[in-house]
Amino acid sequence: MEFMPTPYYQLLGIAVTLAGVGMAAAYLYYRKKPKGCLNPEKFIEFKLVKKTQLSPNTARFRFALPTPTSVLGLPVGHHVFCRGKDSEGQEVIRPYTPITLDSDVGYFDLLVKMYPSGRMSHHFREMREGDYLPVMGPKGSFKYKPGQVRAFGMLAGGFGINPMFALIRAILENPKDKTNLHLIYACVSLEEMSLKEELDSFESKFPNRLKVYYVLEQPPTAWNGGTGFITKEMIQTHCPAPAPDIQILRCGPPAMNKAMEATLTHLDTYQICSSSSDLMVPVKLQEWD
Ligand SMILES: Cc1cc2nc3c(=O)[nH]c(=O)nc-3n(C[C@H](O)[C@H](O)[C@H](O)COP(=O)(O)OP(=O)(O)OC[C@H]3O[C@@H](n4cnc5c(N)ncnc54)[C@H](O)[C@@H]3O)c2cc1C
Repeated sequence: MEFMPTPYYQLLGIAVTLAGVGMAAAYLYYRKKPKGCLNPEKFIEFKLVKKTQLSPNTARFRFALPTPTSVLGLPVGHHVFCRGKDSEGQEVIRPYTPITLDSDVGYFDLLVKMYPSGRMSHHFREMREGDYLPVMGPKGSFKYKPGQVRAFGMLAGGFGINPMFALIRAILENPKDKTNLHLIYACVSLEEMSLKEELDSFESKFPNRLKVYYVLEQPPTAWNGGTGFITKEMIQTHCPAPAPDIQILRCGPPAMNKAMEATLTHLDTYQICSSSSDLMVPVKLQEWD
């Protein structure tokens, strides 16, 4: 059989086809996985487009991303560093956890509690729509894969609800994710309890997947939730029973985190994986006492 050399135009045709297939694959890949807008080494400025006061010391800040189809690119449960100036004009940097997900395109939201003498609180209090906030991230080491556990028990205090809320949304809005969620959410007062409406609405939409137990230090007269701080009994009643495929997450202000660690250590039924810089800490449940 005689060898027939491939004509030049045939080779060119093959090369053009292969290049086209490659470009189409790259386009589909990047369209499927849009690039985030954050840089873990560098502050990037985002414009404040809406500030909604939710209570005298809490506000929701919406920042625009560069284009209406941009995504922030923050893994669920991670946080960012925000830079501002305190009342003396000194630079201050603090971590915050967006409550939006990458399914929210074109913007991201921070829910911020502003303390009367807080340094970064001063910056947020003074921010007006149209101002820019320097943000750096993603930061954090919390890892979540759908189906990683059968159920999460979640202990949230104050602003600690923010990463929990993002995780709850990520799970319930993913039809392929069947994880069950048991949240105990503690605050000083009802007025300070952010995201309650959103959580109530998720609970009625997913009654078999999400259970929320609210705890208030200063409850109103008619109150059917818990009172005081989160206790061992509340955890035992409202969190899933210990099993290898159950994980407890805790997240809150330093005082609550310390108290939870003491309670859980005292119970001697938990393995605590602590990390000082991370807000969301997985606590592995072994068995009830
Ligand atoms: C990983 C991580 C994520 C966070 N995400 C959020 C978030 O999404 N939203 C949010 O609002 N905060 C969040 N925080 C807390 C936030 O980073 C700041 O600590 C908080 O905003 C106070 O900063 P500040 O500079 O205003 O107060 P500072 O100047 O540091 O403190 C001044 C005073 O404010 C009061 N104060 C400060 N922090 C607390 C507190 N936690 N509890 C009680 N009193 C306090 C105290 O009186 C304190 O003496 C997060 C913290 C971490 C570690």
